[in-house]
This record gives sequence, C-alpha cells and structure tokens, in this order.
Amino acid sequence: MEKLMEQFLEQSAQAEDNFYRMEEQRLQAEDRRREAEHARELHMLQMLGQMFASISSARPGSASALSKTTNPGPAPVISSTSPSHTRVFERFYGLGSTSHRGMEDDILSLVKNIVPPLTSKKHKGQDGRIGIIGGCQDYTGAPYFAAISALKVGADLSHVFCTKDAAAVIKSYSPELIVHPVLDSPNAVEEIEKWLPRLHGLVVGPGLGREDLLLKTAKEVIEKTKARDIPIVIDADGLWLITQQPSVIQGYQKGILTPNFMEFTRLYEALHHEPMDSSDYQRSVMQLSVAMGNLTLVLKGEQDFITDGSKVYSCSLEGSGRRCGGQGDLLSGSMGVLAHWAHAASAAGMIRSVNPSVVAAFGACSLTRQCNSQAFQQHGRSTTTSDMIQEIGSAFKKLFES
Ligand SMILES: NC(=O)C1=CN([C@@H]2O[C@H](COP(=O)(O)OP(=O)(O)OC[C@H]3O[C@@H](n4cnc5c(N)ncnc54)[C@H](OP(=O)(O)O)[C@@H]3O)[C@@H](O)[C@H]2O)[C@@H](O)CC1
Ligand SMILES: Nc1ncnc2c1ncn2[C@@H]1O[C@H](COP(=O)(O)OP(=O)(O)OP(=O)(O)O)[C@@H](O)[C@H]1O
Repeated sequence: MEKLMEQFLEQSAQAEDNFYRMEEQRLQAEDRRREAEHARELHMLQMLGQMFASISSARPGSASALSKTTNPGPAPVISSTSPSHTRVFERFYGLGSTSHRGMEDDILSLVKNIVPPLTSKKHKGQDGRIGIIGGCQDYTGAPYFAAISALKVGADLSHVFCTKDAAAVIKSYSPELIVHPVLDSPNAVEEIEKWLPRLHGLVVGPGLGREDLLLKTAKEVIEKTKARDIPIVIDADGLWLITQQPSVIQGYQKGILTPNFMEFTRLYEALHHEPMDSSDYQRSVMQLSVAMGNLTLVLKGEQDFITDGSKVYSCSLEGSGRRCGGQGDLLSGSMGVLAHWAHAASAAGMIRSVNPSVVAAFGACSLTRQCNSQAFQQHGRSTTTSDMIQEIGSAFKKLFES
C-alpha cells in the first residue's frame, strides 16, 4: 500500500512537472507569436509613416515639417535613405546648433514614435520587463525610485536585484516591485542570470554601493547582459565600476551612461589622464563618448548633454531649482524602459537616422525635468523625488501623448 502511494505521488509530481514544462513552452510560443504580430504592426506604421514623410518632403519646408505634418496619423519615420531628411537632422542637431527649441521639438517627436500603443491585444510583460541591479544596506531608496519609475513610465514588470538586508525594506515600500535578495549571495550571478532571458532592459547602479564583491557581481551581470544584446543603463555606483574598468561597457551600442558632473569628471580623467576642459562641456562629453567606443552618454546638469560621439543634443526643458536626491534614479529607471522601446522601434525600422539610445536618453531627460517642474509647482521647496514620481503619468502624457 505504501509503495503504491509512493508510486502515485511520484507519478503525480511527474505529471505536474510535465504540465508546467508544457505551459512554459506554450507561453514562450505565445510570446513569440505576439512579438511577431507586434513587429508586423510596427512595420505597417512604418509604411504609413513613409507615406506621410514623402508627402511632407514634397513640400518646400523646414525641419519642423518632419514632425508637424504627421499629427493626424502615425508619426513619420526619419529614414537614413532620405538624404534631405538626413541633412535637416545634421543641421539641427549638430554641435553648436543655434536652434535648440527646434531641435528639442524634433527629437521629442521621435520619442513619441517609440512609445508602444496601448492595445487590448497585448499580454503582461510585452511592454517591458526591466531589472535594476542595486540596493544594499545603506541605500534602499535609489533602487526603489528607479524600479517604480520604470513601472510608472509603462513597463509591465519591474525587478530589483539587491542584497538580502535591503530586500525586505524595498518590498515594504511597494507591493508592485518584484524583489530578489540575491546580490550578496555566493551564487549571485547565476541567480540573476536565470532572469535575464525574461528581461528587456537593465539598469545597473542605483544604490549598489561600492563593495568589491557587489561590483564584481555587477560586472559579470553586465557581461552576461551584453551577450544577450539587452539595453543597459549604467548610473551611480555602476559608474564607479566603469571608472575602474571602462572596458566592461566600452563600445556596447545598447549601453547608456548617465553621469552627474562628479561622476563625469572621474570617468573623463580615468580615460583621458588629464583634467577635462570645464569651459566646453559639449566637447568633453563628445570626447568621452568617442573614447568609450561611441557609447551614449548623458552629462546631467542645468542642461543635459546627450551624445553618441557624432552629435551633441542638449535637453534644457525647464525643471526647477530643487535638487533633492533621487532624481537621477527616476531618470535611469525611466531610461531603462525607453531604451527597450527605442531599440524595438529601431529593429522594426521605425527610427533610422538617430541612434535609438540617444532618443531614449532624450526622452528620459525630458520626462525627469517635466516631473521636477510639475512637482515643484505643487510642493515648492519641499518637493521630493516621491512627489516627482507622482507626476510621471501626467508628465508623460503631456510630453509624449499630446
Ligand atoms: N534615497 C537613496 O537611497 C538615494 C541613494 N543614492 C545613492 O547614493 C549612492 C552614492 O551616490 P552619490 O551621488 O551620493 O555619490 P557621488 O557620485 O560620489 O557623489 C558624492 C559627492 O559628489 C558631489 N556631487 C554630486 N553631484 C554633483 C554635481 N552635479 N556637481 C558637483 N558635485 C557633485 C557632491 O559633493 P559635495 O557637494 O558634497 O562636496 C556629493 O556629495 C549611489 O548608490 C546612489 O544611487 C542617490 O541616488 C540619492 C538617493
Ligand atoms: N541644475 C539643474 N537644473 C535643472 N535640472 C537639473 C539640474 N541638475 C540636474 N538636473 C536634472 O536632474 C536629473 C538628475 O540629475 P542629478 O545631477 O541630480 O543626478 P544624480 O546626482 O545622479 O542624482 P541622484 O540623487 O539620484 O544620485 C537629471 O535628469 C537632470 O536633468
């Protein structure tokens, strides 16, 4: 009787295993089917965009015609195959451009292009599953800000990979986040690697700290993520790691670095072995990007300078005078999602003449500044990053959906 019972339990465990395996296969097939469907939809939008673009290029006009003629329908595709469009972009986005307002408007219209439509045909996860590598005993706010911002921008799932002692604290801030207490475990890299096939974007650094062991794990995770061709945003202590070992990310075209002034100075001096020329930030940011293998860089400040080494774009949307800690985490979390959307749109041929990482970076900078401005209007001097996060929905709508 006991043996029969054992056999029965073994068989039912096996049947359960089979069921879950088949279910996993079914979900993966469904994922692939929906992704193909999504790519087809994007392709159709691209063809429509080309129709609109050719109508607008038939008219004598300015760069603004590129974005403004398309309002009634899908936004235009800016194609590198169209020399006149490329020339317009060269002129407006080139280093030393005088028409910043026009430039900002035009690149904002590219950001609008990459935002995936909200339709009832999608399932959970398709608009983005983002991972944050960060969160340790000292810093629990930073990874929370980055992860919740990713969700509020429109990712479907947001994972935080942090140390054991930070996990319960981060979970207690929000039931929306999936929190993995693995960053300081002996097999941290394997634990995180298990999730990589399911992630569309990775943000490394918010609240990571600077312990050697955690930085080593972050480095190995970056290597595994690059091998899977997933967009990576590196911020805060992730930049500390890059300053010590630039080759970890050098030349990775889906990588974006988001240094503040201090982080930028450290990185610049590590690569160029001389102090940077603080009278010309645009030149310095361009030089550093080239030295990093044309990696996309965002130098944050009164104006944000964004470059992939070919041109410098500046984002100077009005924010406020309030500089509370955590704004950079809102920026990097949002950028993780936008980078995924931009590279997906680029793969579908929807943006061609501007680097998708640059489009994503510009979108995230604009959004952060808009949130800062809106939160400041309500809270003034007492504005905090949590107040800014409350504004993400309406700021996003105002900038990218109107
Ligand atoms: N709630 C949380 O959990 C938060 C946690 N956070 C986490 O903290 C960790 C360490 O990050 P970090 O930014 O404090 O370190 P680091 O880059 O060494 O800066 C240190 C010094 O640099 C200077 N400095 C900074 N900016 C400058 C500028 N624009 N221009 C000029 N100088 C500038 C300034 O020097 P001071 O003015 O004090 O002389 C500053 O004291 C990291 O993991 C991050 O994610 C944050 O995200 C916030 C919310
Ligand atoms: N002087 C400024 N005026 C307007 N906006 C600014 C100014 N400085 C920074 N910002 C904006 O604030 C955001 C975060 O930049 P900041 O320099 O605060 O990053 P950080 O130091 O890395 O932040 P964190 O506190 O998260 O570590 C950027 O999007 C940038 O556009």
